[in-house]
Amino acid sequence: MPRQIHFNAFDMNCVGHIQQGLWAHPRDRSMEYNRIGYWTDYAQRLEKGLFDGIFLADVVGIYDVLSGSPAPALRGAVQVPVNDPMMLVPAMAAVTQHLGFGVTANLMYEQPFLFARRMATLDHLTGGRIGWNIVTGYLDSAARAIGMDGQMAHDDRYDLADEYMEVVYKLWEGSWEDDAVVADRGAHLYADPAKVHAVHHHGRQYKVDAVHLCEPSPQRSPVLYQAGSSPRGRQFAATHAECVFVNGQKKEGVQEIVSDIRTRAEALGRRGDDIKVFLGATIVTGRTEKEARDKFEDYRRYVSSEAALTHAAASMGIDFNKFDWDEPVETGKSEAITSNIKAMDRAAGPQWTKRKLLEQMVLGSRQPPLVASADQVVDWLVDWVDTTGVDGFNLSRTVVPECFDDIIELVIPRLQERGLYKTAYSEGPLRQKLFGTPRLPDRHTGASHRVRHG
Ligand SMILES: Cc1cc2nc3c(=O)[nH]c(=O)nc-3n(C[C@H](O)[C@H](O)[C@H](O)COP(=O)(O)O)c2cc1C
Repeated sequence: MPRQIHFNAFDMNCVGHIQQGLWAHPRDRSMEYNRIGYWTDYAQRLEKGLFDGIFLADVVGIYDVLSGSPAPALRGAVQVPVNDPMMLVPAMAAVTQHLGFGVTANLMYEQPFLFARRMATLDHLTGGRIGWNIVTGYLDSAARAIGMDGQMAHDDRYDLADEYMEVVYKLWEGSWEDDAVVADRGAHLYADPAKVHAVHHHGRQYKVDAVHLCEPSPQRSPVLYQAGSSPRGRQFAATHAECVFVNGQKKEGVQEIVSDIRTRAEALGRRGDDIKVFLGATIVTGRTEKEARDKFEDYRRYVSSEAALTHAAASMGIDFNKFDWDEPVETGKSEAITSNIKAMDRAAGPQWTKRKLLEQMVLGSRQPPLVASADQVVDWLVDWVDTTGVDGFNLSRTVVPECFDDIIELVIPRLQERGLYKTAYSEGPLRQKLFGTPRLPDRHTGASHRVRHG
């Protein structure tokens, strides 16, 4: 059987996510993000269309890098206002049975003990459909909000994250034995104390002496996602991630990242295919190329250049308004998403300018849309999977919900005809669906913290 392609819908609990300005399109419904019915309808739509999951981004600060002000972000709804993504999950889980939930949570600002409980709760309530996109953030505004002068240096954030992971693995994997819960009404015995163990972690950043508060959930550790592909980010991914989210405009660049992360994982005793890689993509499609092109021209009228620059400035950590239109942008000292800067260097050459950047943002972000008929989209997807080794795609929204309806009605059936997409969900938790096993495999570093029986 040919390799199956995976799809996640890529969104955020906000109005303007990636393609900035499209919320102003008359058919776009993203302004309803603060109503529960919007999300339950969304989840049902995706599940009917056999999407693997919904992947929710998050930031915990405002975008105030462009002109050193939050005003452009507020004007253009550039990922602000932004509500908590985790709160959406139980509502969406209640109306679906199979859809996975990849939720971004920044580990910098929350104690691992409390976070471990929140994720375990979601794993219980979803029947094991929760994934965690592990991020360390890229915004000084977030650090200032919780009393720091600015964020930690780029690589130091990953060091902190390594220790954080050790703590949460100990809690999820090592505190409760599988048969600790007896639930014997007659004996008045709920949990066997001998099978519930306190975690003792005394590290550089964290100190925990406690029993994990949740009984074992279907997956124990959530499915672990990571996005960020600097050298340090790749090493972190190779160590912890089961799904990696990459962006990239050139196949060679993406292919290099994919094979490097898999090689690094193998060096750590994992298997290359223990990691599934999802490529970020924006697709505008129709029955014919002309229909797709007309749709794109219609969408384009609503793009906001200021909002697009606001987002790019924050994610790259560069105030583009300090540069003239044709002056090369100085990128050297960024502490933000360095892989985004590298990708821009690759796409436009090292001497790129604000004008070049804006020319790239044709639909409101640096992610160029594929504008093509459904047949052409299928060919494009297959070509990227074959040449880069990615396993699937995180599909950014354009005009919601029609952008996902197009994928469901036009693209997925064509992939199915070619045997490249499932025709029904398989059973079990999210990890089981993706990797054939509900728990972390023994060769994953998290498994080394498993409680030893007897
Ligand atoms: C495709 C992609 C998506 C990301 N999504 C988020 C996000 O939703 N929230 C967040 O705080 N950081 C996000 N990040 C940032 C990274 O997770 C990471 O913490 C950091 O910025 C360092 O990235 P680097 O290793 O590529 O330099 C994303 C990065 C990439 C490349």
